[in-house]
Amino acid sequence: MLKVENISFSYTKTPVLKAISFEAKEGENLAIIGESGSGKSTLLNLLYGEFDVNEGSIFWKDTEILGPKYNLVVGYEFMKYVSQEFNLMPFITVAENIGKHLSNFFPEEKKARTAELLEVVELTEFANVKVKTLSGGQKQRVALARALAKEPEIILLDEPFSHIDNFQKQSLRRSVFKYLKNKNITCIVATHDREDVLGFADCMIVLNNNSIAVNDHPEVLYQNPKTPLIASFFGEFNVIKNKIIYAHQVKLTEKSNLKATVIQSYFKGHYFLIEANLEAEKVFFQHHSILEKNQTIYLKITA
Ligand SMILES: Nc1ncnc2c1ncn2[C@@H]1O[C@H](COP(=O)(O)OP(=O)(O)OP(=O)(O)O)[C@@H](O)[C@H]1O
Repeated sequence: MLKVENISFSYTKTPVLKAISFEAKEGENLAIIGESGSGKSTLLNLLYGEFDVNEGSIFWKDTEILGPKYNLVVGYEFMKYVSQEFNLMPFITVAENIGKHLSNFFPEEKKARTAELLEVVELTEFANVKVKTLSGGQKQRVALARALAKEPEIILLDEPFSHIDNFQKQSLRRSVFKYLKNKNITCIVATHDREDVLGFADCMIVLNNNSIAVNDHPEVLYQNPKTPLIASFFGEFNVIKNKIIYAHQVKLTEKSNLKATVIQSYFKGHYFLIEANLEAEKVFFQHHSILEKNQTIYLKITA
């Protein structure tokens, strides 16, 4: 189990993280979300032992994760970190990068393991291509595979699919997270993307104001978002009569006490997002067709 107890950290005088505590069980997928600058990457760096905490402690099982003050070499065998900088070796091939830390004593096993990982990150046809010629997204996938090569007990992922195009993202995400679950590898993933969380994360931490605002199952947070920050992670929402209401929970109706005027319709694929004025407040809702500008409408809340 990963046990983070009451850690605090600052780069300068201003604290970045204050009194952070949480746990992650073996094989669990824990997502860390929060606005840009909220400290997600800093937290991952602390978990990895890249920096020394000012206060508190971090344990993986019985090993305390210590920073550079106590360790000549940063990092631990059982933990891998895929940061935003991939730190790959540009002049050797994709397969060589992945196999770099695998033993040469067992060439057949090394070959099979490399092939397995190439499949997980959907890069099989790039096995013999030099890394320097790859795109950003392809490099990100090599970095993921390399981190998995020696099968860590815990992996830290910072925006793991940020460079990957939408076309590949969905299947790659399923492939990587399924692999981690099957191997019972604990995964801590920092992300902006709700698609990295929904359907994959067992728990979700929201960082805000240097602290953990909430730590719960994504379903629980989705069903009952306590703050606009949490709701905004899941999608378009409104605050109507002091309640957070998602855009899909607002519907058109014949007559109601929620009288609004249409401002704009945005094509969103299988629906239109309608922007309207409701008692001088903006309201957003989903509708199957475009609505005429300035049209008077009545709304109901279906939540
Ligand atoms: N090396 C550093 N030295 C000083 N301050 C830093 C350093 N790295 C980050 N910070 C500051 O710490 C805060 C948290 O940064 P961090 O990168 O952890 O946030 P984040 O949530 O990962 O952001 P993003 O989502 O944009 O990647 C920010 O205010 C940032 O300016």
